[in-house]
Amino acid sequence: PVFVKRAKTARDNNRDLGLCRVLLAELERHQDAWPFLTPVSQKSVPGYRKVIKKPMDFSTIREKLVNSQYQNLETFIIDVNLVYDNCEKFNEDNSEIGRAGHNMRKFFEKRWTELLKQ
Ligand SMILES: Cc1ncccc1N[C@@H]1CCC[C@@H]1S(C)(=O)=O
Repeated sequence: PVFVKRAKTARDNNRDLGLCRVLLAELERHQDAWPFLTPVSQKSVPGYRKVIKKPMDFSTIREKLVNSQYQNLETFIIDVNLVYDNCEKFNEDNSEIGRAGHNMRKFFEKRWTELLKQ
């Protein structure tokens, strides 16, 4: 009968660690990555520490990946998106850093959907 539940098929997560490595390498070498390569220097950026509760950057993500601190693809994607959300919160859209953040988010969305779809 139509109401019989179809068993949920879990996706194959065996390639996810490799995926995170590939994605992070592409983010790090993107020409608009420069604002996000290292932690925002909270000394030389007034107000950052107060406004941004969870700072994140590509070198910190790299460190966590190398130390097996990501449980799964989801927790990795959460940290990458944190970089972009922090950027949007602190920077004007119409600024060098603001635009770089939007470009990097667009690039990331495109690449992980491409890599997960194939
Ligand atoms: C991502 C961000 N968001 C708000 C303020 C500053 C920054 N980045 C700066 C711009 C270039 C590098 C420095 S940094 C990363 O050395 O602070």
